[in-house]
Amino acid sequence: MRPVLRAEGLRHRRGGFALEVGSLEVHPGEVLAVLGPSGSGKTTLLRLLADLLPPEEGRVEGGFRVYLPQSPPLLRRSVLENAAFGLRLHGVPKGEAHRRAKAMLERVGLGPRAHQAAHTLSGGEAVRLALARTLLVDPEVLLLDEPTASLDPSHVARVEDLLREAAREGRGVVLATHDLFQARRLAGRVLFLLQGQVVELADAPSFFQRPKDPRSRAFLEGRLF
Ligand SMILES: Nc1ncnc2c1ncn2[C@@H]1O[C@H](COP(=O)(O)OP(=O)(O)OP(=O)(O)O)[C@@H](O)[C@H]1O
Repeated sequence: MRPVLRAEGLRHRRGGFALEVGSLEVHPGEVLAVLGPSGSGKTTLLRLLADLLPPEEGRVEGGFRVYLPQSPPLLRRSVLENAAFGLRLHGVPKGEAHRRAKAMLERVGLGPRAHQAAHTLSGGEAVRLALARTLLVDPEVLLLDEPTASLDPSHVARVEDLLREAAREGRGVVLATHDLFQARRLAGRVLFLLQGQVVELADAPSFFQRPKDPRSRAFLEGRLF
């Protein structure tokens, strides 16, 4: 199956930090969890994969990619206008954009909030709005930076359902997360980063049950910071 994203020989340096990723492919319908302690380079990798940072060496190829930062910026407008914003940027006429945005808001459970000011949404609702806005522009790859950090379990579950659905639609999902339970629930594969280096890129069950590298084991047991 043709990958939706391929990276080869990536290298990026910033100050004293260097990230190196040899070879990485993401396939349609796959959820790849990017794990690693704080400062290991997860955000840097996602931004490189989204073409938001230039690699010093190597290249990234793939379909239409959208990066969602941990706190996605929302316009000080209604929920509906925020949802429709990406479509409007792509030149979709207002009536059509609002019709499609309304349907997507229903899908993410925000239909009743369409005319509320976006900045009054709860954290979990704001993440679902950002996902709605993203899904409306139909990306082949979603690059998500800790989308459920600081959400309560019911909001986490709703966001995870949306991510599963996005993968079922054939999108590639790359998910940076500190939540190992979430990675177990969602991911088919895991990329484990430490100080900018890939320690393991493995099927999720193998990584969680039989990590090959002692550093992976230490990380999973909470002995690595
Ligand atoms: N703008 C910047 N200038 C210099 N160094 C930076 C910059 N942004 C990040 N770094 C450094 O790059 C390294 C990797 O940061 P990155 O944000 O990618 O890690 P992370 O794994 O996403 O961390 P966290 O889990 O805390 O979000 C860190 O050492 C960080 O201090």
